[in-house]
Amino acid sequence: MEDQKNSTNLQPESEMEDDNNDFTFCKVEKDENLVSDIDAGVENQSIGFLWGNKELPAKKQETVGSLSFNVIDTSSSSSSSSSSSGTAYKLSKQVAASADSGRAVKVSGRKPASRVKVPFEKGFSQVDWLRLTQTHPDLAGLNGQSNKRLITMNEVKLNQSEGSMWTVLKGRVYNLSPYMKFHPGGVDMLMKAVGKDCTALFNKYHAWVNAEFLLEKCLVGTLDDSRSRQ
Ligand code: HEM
Repeated sequence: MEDQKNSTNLQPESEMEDDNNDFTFCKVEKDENLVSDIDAGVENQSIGFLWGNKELPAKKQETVGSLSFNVIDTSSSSSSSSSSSGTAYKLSKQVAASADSGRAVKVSGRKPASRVKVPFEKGFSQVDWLRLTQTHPDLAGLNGQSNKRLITMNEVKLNQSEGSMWTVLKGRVYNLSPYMKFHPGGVDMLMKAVGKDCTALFNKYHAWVNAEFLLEKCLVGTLDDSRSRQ
């Protein structure tokens, strides 16, 4: 802390008032990882939280260490900080992003849907799943029935047991049972879809996922929404 103050005093006052010098300097040192961290949701945290983070990768602290002092010393709110490198690192991230986009750093209050990928068990990767879809004769559990038939919501609700866990996604009925252990979001998450229409949940977490392709062989039928509305 004393060191920080000393380094502040070494600067002429005219320079300390000019934030732009430091922004230019930060831009030169910009690290791609820093910006992607912000994109991943760090910007949504309060600045106080950022300053409290002490478990930062040693490598990154070193990279931005000296230039960050300039950022702190010219910031009006820096006096409350006692962590030099941690604070410096986080501030540098914000300044780098700000310099990059040419606008002020915005701390938004929107919370992203939590996205926790569950490590897959051996033999349950997405590649393993694709292989299974090409080799298994009846993943949907049709037993010779057509997958073109109309299915009511009531029937979907009845299929919630092992081997036959149905869901509705975008108007189609799928048997999720064989996909359970392959789901990158985990079994618990996918269980929330069983016996109901999971379209909203699906879109909340990953609207970009191509389920039509992934679950093609699990298709049981089409939702008969005319009858389920009665
Ligand atoms: C119904 C069919 C579903 C399929 C085919 C499916 C497929 C996938 C795939 C391929 C991923 C990896 C996405 C990526 O790497 O970007 C994933 C991740 C995930 N899924 Fe699903 N999912 C389904 C339903 C759901 C539902 C209903 C939920 C929530 C209740 C859910 C929650 C998640 C979460 C939390 C992750 C991990 C984080 C992420 O990558 O977004 N999924 N899912």
